[in-house]
Amino acid sequence: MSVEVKSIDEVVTTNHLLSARGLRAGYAGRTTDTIAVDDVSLYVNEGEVLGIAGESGCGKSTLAAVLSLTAVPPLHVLAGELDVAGKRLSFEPDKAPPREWRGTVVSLLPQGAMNSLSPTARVGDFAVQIVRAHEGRKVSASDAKGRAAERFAQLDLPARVLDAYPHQLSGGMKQRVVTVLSTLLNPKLLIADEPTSALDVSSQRIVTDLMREMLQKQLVSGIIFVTHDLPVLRRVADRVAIMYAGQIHETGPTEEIINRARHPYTGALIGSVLVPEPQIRTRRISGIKGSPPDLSDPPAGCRFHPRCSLAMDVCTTEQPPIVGDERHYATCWWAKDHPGEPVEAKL
Ligand SMILES: Nc1ncnc2c1ncn2[C@@H]1O[C@H](COP(=O)(O)OP(=O)(O)OP(=O)(O)O)[C@@H](O)[C@H]1O
Repeated sequence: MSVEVKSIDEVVTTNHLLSARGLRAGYAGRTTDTIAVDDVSLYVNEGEVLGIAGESGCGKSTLAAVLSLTAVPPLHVLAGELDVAGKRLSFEPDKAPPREWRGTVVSLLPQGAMNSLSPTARVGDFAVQIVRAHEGRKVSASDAKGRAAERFAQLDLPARVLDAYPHQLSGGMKQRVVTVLSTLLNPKLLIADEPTSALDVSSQRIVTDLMREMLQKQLVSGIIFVTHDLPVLRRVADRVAIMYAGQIHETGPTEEIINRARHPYTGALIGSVLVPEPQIRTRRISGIKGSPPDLSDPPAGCRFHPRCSLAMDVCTTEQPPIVGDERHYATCWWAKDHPGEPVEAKL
């Protein structure tokens, strides 16, 4: 028996806070281009955190740059459409996306942001830079600092931090500061790229709690949280998209993805990193053989097939179908032939 195969239009509709369809972006090389985001579609609902997970080099940061409209050469966005907060954008080669969306419609909290704070500027000065970069010098420094103080108060951060230099703050506090400052222009969607990867476990928890609080207080309407750390995603994300070799292979509610994965890559990823958790300690560690492909020359068919223990002949030549529904879907030949069956038992 096989399940009904869906088209991407059926599983990523436009009635969400964000719908991204057919995103394609690559790094221009001397001889070949590296297409690091290849036909990616996803959605984020109002009030939720969407986690994006995958191994290093699978295109997560590139996708974050595309979605936040911050791609700069050699990265080029070649195609795709974004519907976000009622606005539509079609990407075209050589056409820059609207600058005025940056920080207001979508805001990026880049990887390593807390370490890029200038050591000679106070936190309040960063707030002034952020507001003036968008609204110009007509905004007085005290007005900009006032806005930051108000935002800090809303999230219970001490106002005195605005007068501090970065070196006077702990790593956890620096990350909270850059997180809060990334919402200063009232963006609808915050895209946070590895916001907890340099932090100890207790600081990670403070930052993930802060993100949930920003949503609950409606300071942002949705968050995309990019990480390779699945235990962190399990705590913060409502839904998860699993990325491999520039493509999304499975999307679904977090607990369902962890307990009833449908794509062999998801199953292997979860098996290799989540085993120490008591709830699923009984699972065997599967690990994932081999390494992700070179994105300048990816394998035909399903890109995971060279590493997949369930691969069939069709996987080596044909693009996998989308199976499932808008809530939980995977692109996989095995999933098509095994409707409703979690992949874990087969790995
Ligand atoms: N400036 C660049 N020029 C050329 N290729 C790049 C550049 N930056 C990234 N890439 C390539 O694009 C692909 C995706 O990289 P990306 O940084 O988006 O992955 P990632 O999943 O975020 O990895 P990590 O978790 O290590 O940050 C990789 O193959 C990488 O080598």
